[in-house]
Amino acid sequence: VNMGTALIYDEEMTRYKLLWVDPACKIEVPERLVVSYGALVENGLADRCVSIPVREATDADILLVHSEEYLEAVKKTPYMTLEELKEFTLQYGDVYFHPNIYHCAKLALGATLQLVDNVMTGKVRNGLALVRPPGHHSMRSAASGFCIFNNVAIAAQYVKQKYGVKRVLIVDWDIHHGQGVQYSFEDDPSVLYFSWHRYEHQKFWPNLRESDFDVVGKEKGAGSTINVPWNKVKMQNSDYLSIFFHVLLPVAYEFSPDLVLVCAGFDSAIGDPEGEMCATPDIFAHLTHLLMNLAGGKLCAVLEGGYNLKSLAQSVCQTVHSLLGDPAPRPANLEGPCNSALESLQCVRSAHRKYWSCLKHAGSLKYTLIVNVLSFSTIRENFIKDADDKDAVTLSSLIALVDKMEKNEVVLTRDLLYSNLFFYISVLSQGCSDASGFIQAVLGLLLPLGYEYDPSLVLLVQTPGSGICDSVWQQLTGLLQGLAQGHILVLMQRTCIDPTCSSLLGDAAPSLGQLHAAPPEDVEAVENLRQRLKADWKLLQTTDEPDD
Ligand SMILES: COCC(O)(O)CCCCCNCCCN
Ligand SMILES: [Zn+2]
Repeated sequence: VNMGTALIYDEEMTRYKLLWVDPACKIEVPERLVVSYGALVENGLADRCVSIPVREATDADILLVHSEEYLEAVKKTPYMTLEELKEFTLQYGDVYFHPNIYHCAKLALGATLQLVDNVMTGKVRNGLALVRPPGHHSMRSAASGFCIFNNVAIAAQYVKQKYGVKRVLIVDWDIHHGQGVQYSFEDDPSVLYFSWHRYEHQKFWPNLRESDFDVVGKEKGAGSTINVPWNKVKMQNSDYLSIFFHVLLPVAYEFSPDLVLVCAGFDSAIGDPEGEMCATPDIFAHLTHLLMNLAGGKLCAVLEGGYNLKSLAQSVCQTVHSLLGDPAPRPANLEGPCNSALESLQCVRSAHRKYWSCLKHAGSLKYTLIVNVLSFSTIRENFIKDADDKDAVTLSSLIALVDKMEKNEVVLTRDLLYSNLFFYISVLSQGCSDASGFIQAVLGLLLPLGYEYDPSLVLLVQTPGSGICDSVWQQLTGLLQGLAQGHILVLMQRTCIDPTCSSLLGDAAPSLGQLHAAPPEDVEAVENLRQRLKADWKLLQTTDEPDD
C-alpha cells in the first residue's frame, strides 16, 4: 500500500548566506531552496506530499560522524564577528560560515533524520528533504564544499544504530564526489556508497586521487565504494542511464539494501555552472523510479547541490513526481553512451568484477532470450496476412496475437502497426527461474533495450510455465513502468493477479533479498545476446571496444 511521500522543508534554512566576497562560494545562495520549494508548490506537488516538520539535530546525532572538537568549534560560530567568521572559514575549503549556519546545519540534519524516521517506521513510503547547508563533502573534523554536517552519512549511521538496519545503499548523483561520505564508510561493508562525479582526470574539484574508479573501499569494505569518474563534461541522459543499467542497478539488486539514501544533488543537470553536463531534468524521474523497487520502496532523497535555479527547480519536481508514483516522461531520443562514458563504465566494472558476481561473465546457456525487433517493413513483408481491419485491438485479439507470436507466426492487425515499431521480447526461462539470473537479464538487457526503443506501449505477457515467481514478476512489472509513460498492458495466463495489480497500482515490489551469483548459464545467455545486439542497440554497450 502506498503510504505516501514525505516532503521536509523549513524556510529557516534560507536564513544564512555568504557575507563576503568569495568566487568559489557565491553560487550557494538561499534562493536555491526558495525556488525548489516554490516550484513544488506551483506544480501542486507539495500538497500531494505528507508535510513533516524539521527538528534540530542533537549533539548525539552529530557525533555519529563528527568529532567533539569539530562540533565544539562550530558551536562557537554564532557568536563570532564577521572578521572571526572569515578567519574561522579559512581553515576549510570552498565553504563559508555565517552566524546562523550552525542553526541551519542542525535543521538540515534534523530534517534528514525526520525523513528516515518516518520512512523506517512506515509513516510514509519515501520522501525528499529540501535542505541547506548540504552535507556530502563534510568530514569527521572538517567542513568542506558548502557542507557543515554530513546529513546523509549521519543518517546511514543513525538507521543502523536505531533500527538495526543491515545494509544501506547511498546513491550520490550530485556532480561532485562526496568524499566525506566515502571516508565515513570505506571499511564498512554494510554501507554501499555509489557516486558519479565530474573528475576530468583529477583536474576537477575536489581534485582527489581517491575519487577515481580504482578506489573501491578498504579491508572488509572492499567493493562497497563505487566511484564513477566523468572525465569529460556534456554527459547526457544515455550516459547516466548506462551507468545505472550496467553498474549501479545490478550491484544494488545483488546487495539488496534495507534502505536507499540519495545524495540528491542536481548540479548534474543541464545548465549547471558546476557540472557543465547535458542531462535533462526529466532524467531524475527515471533515476528515482529505477531505485524505487529496491528496499521495498524505502527511499530517502536529501538535497545536496544544484546551482542553476531553473534546472534545479525542474529536477526537484521530476524527482518528487516519481516519488509520488507518477509515470516518468518518455526518455526521448536516447543516443548511445559516449566513448568517455564507456571507458569509465568499463573501468568501474572491471575494478569491481571480483566483488560483485553480477559483473562476472562465464558459463553456458539457460535462458533463451528471444528478441525480435519487428519493424514496419519486416512485418509488412513477412508476416502480415489478410488480417481483417479490426477497429479496436481487443484483449482477446492481443492474446491471440501473442499466441501467434509465441509460435512466430506473427499476424498483426493493421491498427497495431500504427503504433510505430513493435518490439517483442520473450524471456523464456526453462525450468526454475533463478531470480538473480532473471533480474540481471532485465537490468542489463531488457531495460537498456526498452529505454532505447522508447515504446508507446509495453505489452507484458506471462507465458505459462515461465516459472517466474511473484516477487520477480513484480520487480519486472515495476521496472517496466518507467517506459511508455507507464502505459503497460499485462496479459497473464497464470493467476498472479494480486502481486501484478499491486505493482500496477504503484506499490514497490518486495525486496528479492541478497542475490547469489546467477547461474553462469544465465549470465552467459545475457552476455551472448548483448554481444549480438549491441551493434544495433547502443545502450547495451559497456565498453568502447568493438567487441568486448
Ligand atoms: C554537498 O554540496 C553540494 C556540492 O557538491 O554541490 C558542493 C560543491 C562544492 C563546490 C566547491 N567548488 C566551487 C568552485 C566554484 N566554481
Ligand atoms: Zn555538487
